[in-house]
Amino acid sequence: MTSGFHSLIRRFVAYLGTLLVVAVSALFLIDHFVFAPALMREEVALANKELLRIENSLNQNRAALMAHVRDWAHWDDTYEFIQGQHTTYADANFSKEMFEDLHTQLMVFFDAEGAPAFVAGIDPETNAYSLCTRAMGPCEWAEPMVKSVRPILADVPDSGLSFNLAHPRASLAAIAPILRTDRQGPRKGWLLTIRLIDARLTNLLEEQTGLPVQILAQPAGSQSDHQINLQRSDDALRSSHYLRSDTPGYDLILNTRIPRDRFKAGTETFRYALSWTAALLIAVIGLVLLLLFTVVLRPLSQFIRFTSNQHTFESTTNFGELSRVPSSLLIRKDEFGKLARHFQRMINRQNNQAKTLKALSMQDPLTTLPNRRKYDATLEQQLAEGDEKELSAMMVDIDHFKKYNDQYGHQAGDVCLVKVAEGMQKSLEGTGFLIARTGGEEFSVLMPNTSLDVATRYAEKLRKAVEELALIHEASPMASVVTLSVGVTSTREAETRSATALMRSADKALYAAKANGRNRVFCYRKPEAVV
Ligand SMILES: Nc1nc2c(ncn2[C@@H]2O[C@H](COP(=O)(O)OP(=O)(O)OP(=O)(O)O)[C@@H](O)[C@H]2O)c(=O)[nH]1
Repeated sequence: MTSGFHSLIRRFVAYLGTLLVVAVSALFLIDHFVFAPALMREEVALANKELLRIENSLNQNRAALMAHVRDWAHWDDTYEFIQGQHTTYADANFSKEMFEDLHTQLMVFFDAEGAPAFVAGIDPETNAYSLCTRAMGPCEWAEPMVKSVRPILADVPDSGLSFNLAHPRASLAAIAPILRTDRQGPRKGWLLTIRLIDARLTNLLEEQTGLPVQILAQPAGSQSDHQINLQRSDDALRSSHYLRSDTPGYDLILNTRIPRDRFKAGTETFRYALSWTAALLIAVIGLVLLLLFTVVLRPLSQFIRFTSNQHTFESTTNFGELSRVPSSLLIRKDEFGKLARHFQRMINRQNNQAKTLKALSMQDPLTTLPNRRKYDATLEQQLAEGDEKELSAMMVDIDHFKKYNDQYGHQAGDVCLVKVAEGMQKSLEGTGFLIARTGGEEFSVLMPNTSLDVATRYAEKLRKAVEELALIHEASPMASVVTLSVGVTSTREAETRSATALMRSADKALYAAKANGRNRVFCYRKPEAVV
């Protein structure tokens, strides 16, 4: 038997199992090292794009503020107002509603020296509208913003300048020099407008971009490298991004939250494909093993079982006659079928040879009569068949055969033996008795289902038949022809119902025939009654 790893099925299971593990591991590695990182890179790119989109939207709002400031600063009325010539300008143009409508918090008119000449706006803390000639008194809340802008006034180009402010509040600022409508100078001052980056503006940005927006001012340096900063959770990507601010020491940070739907859908699709691939692989490998088992291994083990049984059969029977290959193998149309048929042809040939050998081993080559081996086997078989049946046997010996050999030579002796055998066969023809040559010039006859009386009559017939052959035996001291002495007995007369006892009794009878002058039949009866 094949065992352990040498078994084909175990080897195939091991190989295919390894293949499965390698394939599934490869898929997982691809997922982990190729697919997921690619999706994450795509996510980072998306986060960058979205942040940029929000920033662009903010910039557009700042550009709108800039356009508004430019309109006001390049207006002849403003030009006159900053020079103190337009006395109704303030009353005509400023009101709390105007600031609310324009979404602006503060407007500051600087004179030609850069000093705040007029301040108007809504205090973000108190929501109180104030209008002053300086950033003092009720307009003191505007002072930090005014202070942070003053140093850059001289650098503002005619087209104006807009920027982000991070202190004291996150806001958009736009500043333009005050010129005539035809853009002719000289500059008579600057107009600054501030719009807070408050809930209203972030709501607007959210509407414009479709993403949640949060813009915070914080002391510079808290976000070290001003790079995009990402934080992943299961369903969202929190991204933050530094926004340029013109307030020294402060930064503006833009935060948003991007849903990870695409990433999740991508991973789920890939994992779904992965699970199906793994399941398919397992199914294919299972099918391969099943096919392998049914198509190859099962007939193979059937063959192995058959051949190992042959070995047992061969060793327990004479001459190695083999049984037929199972018909389930013989009828196959594949290679196993071919092999089985070749095998069967070899078995047939061997069985024929075995039969011939067996026959030869049971036959006397000179007379072609069955030999002692055959006689003994048949006797044992007959005895084993039933206790009831009477079985008789005779032992036949050619009288003075040594003298025949001496007289006519050994070859003539052989011819004589053949003729005697033929004569005996002829005389017992049709009886079904077994006539065997059981010694040199000794024969035995087995007579199943025959009583001693009947057997004795056949013995006499046989003796007479050989005598009547008239085979000249000049050296015989008691006849001119070849004669026989015969001892007969039966199982009823033998000591026990056994081959040894039966033949011993027959031998005794033969001895008696010889002792009483030869050329006669004697039978053995119990108890020692020799007649
Ligand atoms: N030609 C020939 N002779 C054989 C063969 N087998 C045995 N013999 C001879 O048969 C003779 C048997 O001799 P014995 O046992 O003395 O018996 P016998 O001469 O027949 O004397 P009795 O049996 O007492 O009458 C021997 O000479 C053997 O050599 C054989 O196959 N061929």
